[in-house]
Amino acid sequence: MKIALLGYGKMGRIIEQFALDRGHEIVLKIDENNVDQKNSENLRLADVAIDFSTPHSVISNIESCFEAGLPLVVGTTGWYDRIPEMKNKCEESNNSLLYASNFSVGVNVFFFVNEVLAKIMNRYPQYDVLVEEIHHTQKLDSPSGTAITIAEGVLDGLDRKKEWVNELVGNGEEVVTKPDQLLIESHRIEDVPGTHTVVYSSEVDDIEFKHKAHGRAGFALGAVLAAEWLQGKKGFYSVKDMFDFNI
Ligand SMILES: NC(=O)C1=CN([C@@H]2O[C@H](COP(=O)(O)OP(=O)(O)OC[C@H]3O[C@@H](n4cnc5c(N)ncnc54)[C@H](O)[C@@H]3O)[C@@H](O)[C@H]2O)C=CC1
Ligand SMILES: O=C(O)C1=N[C@H](C(=O)O)C[C@H](O)C1
Repeated sequence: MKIALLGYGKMGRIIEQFALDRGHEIVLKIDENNVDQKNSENLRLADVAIDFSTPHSVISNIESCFEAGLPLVVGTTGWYDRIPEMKNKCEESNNSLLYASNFSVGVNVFFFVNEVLAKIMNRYPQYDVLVEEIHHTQKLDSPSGTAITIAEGVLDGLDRKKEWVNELVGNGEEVVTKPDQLLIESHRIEDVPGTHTVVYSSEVDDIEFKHKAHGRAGFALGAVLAAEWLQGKKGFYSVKDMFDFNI
């Protein structure tokens, strides 16, 4: 495949390596210094675009790919309030987009088991629950996209929680949660690629369910596999459509 990389930072560079290893070609690289080259003529040189840019630029990148008729894989987080609108635009214009808050196999297994665990915990009201995420200090969005997906999984399964709220620890604002609110606690620590934990706590014990990324390789390989999976498909997909964990 011929790939256009939208965003050529920490993730874009690792994705390039995995794509080349798998026999693909990079035909366009866009970052904040050459956004003027992101036009339909250049985008149409590619078979697929992979966006790991910024919450601020991702919507414009999606719209440029739709205009060019270019299938798009989106790993960028921090835009999920616009999903319904982008889904409509994608379907109306007969385009294809696949997005994921996290492309790693391990996290997607985690998402599945997290939903099962939340349903089990309906039977045990003595446990409260919180989601904790830790990322590097350059991260622009909080909570992480992965933590939002995890929180949505808990809210889907656990009847006593109705909405999530976020506290960015250390920014001076402590959040007081109501019993039906699920706290997502965000921590920013130098060089941490991504750690997510769901903690159920009772008076007598804690249950901790944790995923810890050792680096960015799992995210990057997953994004290239998603671009391969998207070839020949039309419509708006999430990474859930790629995996089948049903047992
Ligand atoms: N879904 C997943 O599996 C993962 C998602 N991410 C997400 O990917 C995004 C990027 O992460 P990193 O690579 O760590 O960030 P980074 O800050 O290292 O790279 C961002 C890149 O976007 C570029 N950029 C800025 N404005 C742009 C524009 N208008 N058009 C195109 N590119 C533009 C910057 O120049 C830079 O090259 C973040 O939203 C992060 O949360 C990160 C890791 C895994
Ligand atoms: O910004 C990052 O680095 C990451 N972002 C994604 C997120 O917001 O969940 C995925 C991963 O945790 C790394």
